[in-house]
Amino acid sequence: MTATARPHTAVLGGGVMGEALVSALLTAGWTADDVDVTERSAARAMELSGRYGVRAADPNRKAVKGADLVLVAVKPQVVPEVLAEIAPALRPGTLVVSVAAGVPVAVYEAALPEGTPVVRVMPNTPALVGKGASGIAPGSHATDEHLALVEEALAATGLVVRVAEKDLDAVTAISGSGPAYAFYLIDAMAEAGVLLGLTRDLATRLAVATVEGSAALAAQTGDHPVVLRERVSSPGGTTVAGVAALDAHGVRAGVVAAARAAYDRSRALGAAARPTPTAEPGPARDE
Ligand SMILES: NC(=O)C1=CN([C@@H]2O[C@H](COP(=O)(O)OP(=O)(O)OC[C@H]3O[C@@H](n4cnc5c(N)ncnc54)[C@H](O)[C@@H]3O)[C@@H](O)[C@H]2O)C=CC1
Ligand SMILES: O=C(O)[C@@H]1CCC=N1
Repeated sequence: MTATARPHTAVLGGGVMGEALVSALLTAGWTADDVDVTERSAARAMELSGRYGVRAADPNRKAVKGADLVLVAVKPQVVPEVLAEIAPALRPGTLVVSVAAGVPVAVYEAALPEGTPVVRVMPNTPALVGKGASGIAPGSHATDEHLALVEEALAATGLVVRVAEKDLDAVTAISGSGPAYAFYLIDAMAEAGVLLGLTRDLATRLAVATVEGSAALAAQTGDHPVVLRERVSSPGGTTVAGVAALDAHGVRAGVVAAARAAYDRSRALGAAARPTPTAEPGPARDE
């Protein structure tokens, strides 16, 4: 039986998320020969090619020349310069997928050759262990087949949901940035355990297992979080006392404020990436 051919793929930017994407592609059936990574840092490029066997020596423009799929994984502030660099070298029909927070599809479509299919993805770092959550949204030239290819590329990362582009800033605020809120909670719980006399190692293991187990229980039962919380809360017991203290300290309001701040920041990053009205869109391709 022959393996299904995968589109040749260039991952631009091999940082935290670029590496997660490379790892996911290789798990999803791409071979190391199918994947090029580009990196501004030569040391990081060597690290990635050593770890995954992928080619990581080419500049962005050279890497996209032979690619059917381009994954943009540089910081939002770097996206405009990378698009200007690759636009002349993109082959017609190459799908451009970006994980950059906030940067709207319109920015890619204005900078890339007319008709280039674009899909935006908002993943998160638990993708590294196959427990991620990603929202994906199509640009105006992306078809159902393009979305299906993105789903195939992300198959090893965890949950992948199709959303409208207008919802991606909210997805960023909840699941994109969300792991940091969960780690914040784990850290706070562990610290509290130390305060109450547990060793740090034990307190951390208990906090991690508790958050992991609670997420698994919510996912497997599908029960509302309030119902699950009620089941922990014996009348007059310890949990209601603890939850009342969370309320008194405004923790729920803090979570909402955190998500709102992340949402606003995502929108600001997007606004900063938009070209000035005088900029010339629609570059020609290299011949
Ligand atoms: N880290 C996360 O949890 C998530 C990140 N993202 C998005 O992923 C993108 C990358 O973020 P991270 O991986 O966290 O950042 P990072 O800083 O770890 O990685 C960015 C990488 O791009 C490289 N780079 C910079 N300029 C370059 C260029 N011109 N060509 C090629 N490589 C270049 C840097 O050397 C660096 O290794 C961002 O746009 C971010 O919004 C999206 C969802 C989650
Ligand atoms: O903090 C950031 O900007 C990126 C996007 C979502 C998670 N990390």
